[in-house]
Amino acid sequence: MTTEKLISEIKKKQSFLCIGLDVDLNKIPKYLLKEEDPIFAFNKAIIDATHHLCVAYKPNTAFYEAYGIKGWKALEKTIKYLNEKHPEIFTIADAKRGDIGNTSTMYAKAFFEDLAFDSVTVAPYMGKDSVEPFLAFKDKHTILLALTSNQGAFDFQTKTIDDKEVYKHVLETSKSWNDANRLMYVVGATKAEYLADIRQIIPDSFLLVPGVGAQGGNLHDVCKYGMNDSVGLLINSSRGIIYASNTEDFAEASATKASELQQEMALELANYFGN
Ligand SMILES: O=C(O)c1cc(=O)[nH]c(=O)n1[C@@H]1O[C@H](COP(=O)(O)O)[C@@H](O)[C@H]1O
Repeated sequence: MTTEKLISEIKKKQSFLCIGLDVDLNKIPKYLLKEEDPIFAFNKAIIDATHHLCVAYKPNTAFYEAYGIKGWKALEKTIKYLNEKHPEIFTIADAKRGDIGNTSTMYAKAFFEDLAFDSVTVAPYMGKDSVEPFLAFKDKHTILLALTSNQGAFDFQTKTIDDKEVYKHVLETSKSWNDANRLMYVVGATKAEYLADIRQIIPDSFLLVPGVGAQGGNLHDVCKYGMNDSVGLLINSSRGIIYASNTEDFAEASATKASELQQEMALELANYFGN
C-alpha cells in the first residue's frame, strides 16, 4: 500500500486509528477457547466489527510466537483474511526485528513476502546495514523504533551523545536512508512533549504512535504536536480496544471503544484542516 492510499483512507474514514491485535488466550472470552482456532476466531470477530473505524491493524508477533506453531498459523490466517477482505487496510507486523544484513533479509522475506504485511517494525540499534534489507522492498514500509512509550526509553534513548539525545541521532541519521514516505517511526504517545522537537527533524514522516488507552497516552496532545499536512499519524490502541469486554459482546464492545477514538480523531482532523 502506498502512503498516498493510506492518507486517502484516513480522510475517507476520518480516522487514523491502528488497532493492535495482541491476543492473550487468558483474556479472550472463555467460550472462544472451544473454537478450532480461538486466536483467529477472536481476531476475525474484532476485524469484522471494527474495520470501518480504523485504517490499520497491528498484530504484535510476540502474542503469536508465545503459542508456537498454532499462534503463527493464526497470525498467517489473520493477515490472509485482512489482505483478502480488506486490502484497503494498512497492516503492520509488530516484530521489532533487526540483525546483520544477511539475516535482516530473511526477516524481511518472512514478513513482506511469506506473510505479505505492508510494514514491519524494526529496532535500529544495529544501524544502517541492519535496516537496508527491509528498505530494499520498494513497495513496503519500515517502521523504526525512535522514542518508545515505555519508561525504559529514558535509559538510553534520551541520553545524550555529542550533546544530542540518542533518539535524535536515530532520526537524523536514518532519514537519509530512504524517501520520507516509506520510512516511518515509532514515537510513544506517552512522549507527546517530545513531538515538537521530533517534527523539526522529520516533518514529513508518518509516525506510529502506540501508548493510548492502557498506557495512558493522550490522543489530543499527540495530535497537537505530531499532526502534519498529510496527517502523518497512526495512533495505536491494543488492550484498550480488544479487551473492552470478555463476554459474548466483546466485538461490539471493541467497536464502541474504537468508535469513541475515531470520533476524537475526526474532531482533531477538523481542527487541523479547518473543515
Ligand atoms: O512497536 C510498537 O508497536 C510499540 C512501541 C512502543 O514504544 N510501545 C508499545 O507499546 N509498542 C507496542 O504497541 C502495543 C501497545 O499495546 P497496548 O498498551 O495494549 O495499547 C504493544 O504491541 C506494544 O508492543
